[in-house]
Amino acid sequence: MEEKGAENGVAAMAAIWQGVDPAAYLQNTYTPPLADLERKDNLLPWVLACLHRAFTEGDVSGELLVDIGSGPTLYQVMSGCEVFNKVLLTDFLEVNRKELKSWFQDEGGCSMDWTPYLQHVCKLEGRPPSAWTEKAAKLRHVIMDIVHVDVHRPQPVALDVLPSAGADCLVSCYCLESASPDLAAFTRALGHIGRLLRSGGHLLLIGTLGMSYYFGAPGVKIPTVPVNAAQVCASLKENGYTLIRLEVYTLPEYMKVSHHDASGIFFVKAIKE
Ligand SMILES: C[S@@+](CC[C@H](N)C(=O)[O-])C[C@H]1O[C@@H](n2cnc3c(N)ncnc32)[C@H](O)[C@@H]1O
Repeated sequence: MEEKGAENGVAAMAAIWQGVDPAAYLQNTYTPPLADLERKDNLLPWVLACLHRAFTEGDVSGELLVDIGSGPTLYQVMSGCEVFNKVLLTDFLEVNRKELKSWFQDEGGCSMDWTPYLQHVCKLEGRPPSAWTEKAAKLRHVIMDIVHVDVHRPQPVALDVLPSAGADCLVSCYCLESASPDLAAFTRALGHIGRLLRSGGHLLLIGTLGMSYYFGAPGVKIPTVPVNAAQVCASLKENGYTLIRLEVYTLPEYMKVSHHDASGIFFVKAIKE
């Protein structure tokens, strides 16, 4: 009975997600006021700095980086592509995978120009912004594939996609809390994606705090799990991750816009036992 309820919750979420439009999502989420590279107090420079630091501290290494629930975005692998020779992008929705493929194939038709993001990450790396063309080429070179993922399945990606030892590092941004109907499903999903990671591999997890909804497109209201930092830590522990660092960004008033009700963002660096 309980299992059936959980399945229904997950199925209801999957149905809502089908209405999401990548162009609207990018416009809402990755342009000012939510994303503003010109403002030092903005979320986006904070996120890019967290990722840059995590990937350059020296403890994260290996061959394969997997991004879980990439959506139509690329900022989350712009630091990691300098460390890993292979990067696998994944998303639940065909429309998002198509958006990523348009960028990957570099034939135009993308909803988003990632140049300012690439330039910003180059600056974090101590390179001139003009090095963005090299970074874009590097990213295209290391992306090995863009595949379907479902974090609610015990085996989230097709069996033949990953080496049997698993990935060396997982990154996942704003996926688990926005794809899960409740905290129990969030925790289970964290366990499912952990099966893709080798022992001793790192997890870099970014998510919203206290968010109960956001709009994925005009009129498409997505209910989300309003987690707090203590719940995230408990879910990590339950799934055999050891926390290295948790950082919290509190959303300033100007970022509290009508298409979401988040109070903050968390960044986690953890290691799988
Ligand atoms: C809020 S978006 C985040 C996208 C991107 N990572 C970012 O940082 O903007 C959440 C993503 O989760 C994906 N998603 C929804 N249901 C999912 C599921 N069951 N398994 C994996 N991903 C799912 C959506 O397609 C969407 O791209």
